[in-house]
Amino acid sequence: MNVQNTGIDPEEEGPVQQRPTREEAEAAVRLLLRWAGDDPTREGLLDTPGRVARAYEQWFRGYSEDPALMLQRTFEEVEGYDEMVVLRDIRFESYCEHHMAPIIGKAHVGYIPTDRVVGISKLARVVDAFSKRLQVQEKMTAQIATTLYEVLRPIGVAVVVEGEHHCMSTRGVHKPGVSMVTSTMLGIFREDDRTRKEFLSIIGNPTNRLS
Ligand SMILES: Nc1nc2c(ncn2[C@@H]2O[C@H](COP(=O)(O)OP(=O)(O)OP(=O)(O)O)[C@@H](O)[C@H]2O)c(=O)[nH]1
Ligand SMILES: [Zn+2]
Repeated sequence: MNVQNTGIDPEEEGPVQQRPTREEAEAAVRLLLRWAGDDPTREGLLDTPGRVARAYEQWFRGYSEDPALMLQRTFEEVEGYDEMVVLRDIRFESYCEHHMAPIIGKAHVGYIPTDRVVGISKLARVVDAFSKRLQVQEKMTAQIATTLYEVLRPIGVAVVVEGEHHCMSTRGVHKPGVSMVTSTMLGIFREDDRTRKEFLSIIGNPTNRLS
């Protein structure tokens, strides 16, 4: 078991300064309820600002999480295993930073370890920590890959993300069923065609995978 220094600054994209109070957040929800055309003082909406504030704590909990820290514990006793490790179909729920609408989909993460492996749940935790923020999919994909690459220092990292953007399916252009596919390949996955193809064949055809 190993604990290493990440070299990544956890403050790089940390929580904003001067976070408003809970009361201020609830007042903002009441304002939006009025903007939507409803009456925040009617009985059914009285507790809604508090519920929304609590929901925000879940939807945006990634701002208080440090993905690099999640990867600190690694295991060396793997009998020299140095092949690809892939975690596929990791469901995520994120939120588009343009409209604050959900982005729902699956992430597939692969890496080739050097002398240590990480617990597989940690790969899913890293996906969650970056997805529970306001995001653009390209940035989220790159953040997951770069963090794994910089902290684990493996031979390579591959990340493919497929997401349905509710800002596209429930408003605006109204195109349900469209998935956006993004990928970041680092190290040997970027340099070597065969390695990249092996990963892509393990995760299967992305276009059929959203459900
Ligand atoms: N590249 C990228 N675009 C995104 C993502 N999420 C949402 N978008 C797009 O961001 C764009 C924002 O465009 P704007 O023209 O500023 O906003 P808008 O008037 O609401 O655009 P429409 O969605 O076309 O109605 C839209 O085209 C969205 O589809 C993402 O993760 N990556
Ligand atoms: Zn959007």
